[in-house]
Amino acid sequence: MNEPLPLPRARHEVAPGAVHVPAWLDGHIQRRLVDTCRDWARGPAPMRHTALPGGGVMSVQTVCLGWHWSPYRYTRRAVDVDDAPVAPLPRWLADLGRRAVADAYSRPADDYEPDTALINFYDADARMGMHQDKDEHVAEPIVSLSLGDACVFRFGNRETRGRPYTDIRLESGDLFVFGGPSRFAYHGVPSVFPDSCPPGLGMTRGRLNLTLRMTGLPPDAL
Ligand SMILES: O=C(O)CCC(=O)C(=O)O
Ligand SMILES: [Fe+2]
Repeated sequence: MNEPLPLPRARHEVAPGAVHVPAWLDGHIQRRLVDTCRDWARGPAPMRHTALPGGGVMSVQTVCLGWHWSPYRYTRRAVDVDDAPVAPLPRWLADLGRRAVADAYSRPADDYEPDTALINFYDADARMGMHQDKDEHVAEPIVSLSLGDACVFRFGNRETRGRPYTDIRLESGDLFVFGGPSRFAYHGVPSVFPDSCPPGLGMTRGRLNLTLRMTGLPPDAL
């Protein structure tokens, strides 16, 4: 008898170039990612609340791989933490990002080479205001993976922080890719649903989000 074919994952195009793929990561890879994020959070440059130029700090905590992001640039050292060299972005994570783009857009994505990952941790009170990801020097898609508690992800437009926008519930294991005409859309996380983390994940509270990006910076740039 033939093996049953895997069911194609549902894809929802929220806006042109912005695709939500629910339950894209299976439980095994989710657990592996949670464990690995815990290691990355310890450093060399530990996870921290990013300080903003206006004097505030972000409620979200972040650690970076490949390139370190601080407002509003990428550097090879964690210049606003402890100046440690940023940990490398592992090959398997870049490969996962390539598969994400291919699955979201149903096309090969061999040329998608993410060179940075931002790992965000949200406790129950953390939020991320509406913003554009625009510190990259190329307009390749952003790949976003969610783990742990569910959240409201607000996906807006390219012109303003306000309406029109679409609110989407992102659950543990979901993929969201935004590129093409949606690459510079405003987006944010207005709320996290406490205690919505699935059991068996190795985390009991909070939400992790990984975004994979192409900076467009030459590898030897400072
Ligand atoms: O947590 C999320 O889902 C979004 C994160 C984000 O927009 C960012 O890190 O720039
Ligand atoms: Fe963002």
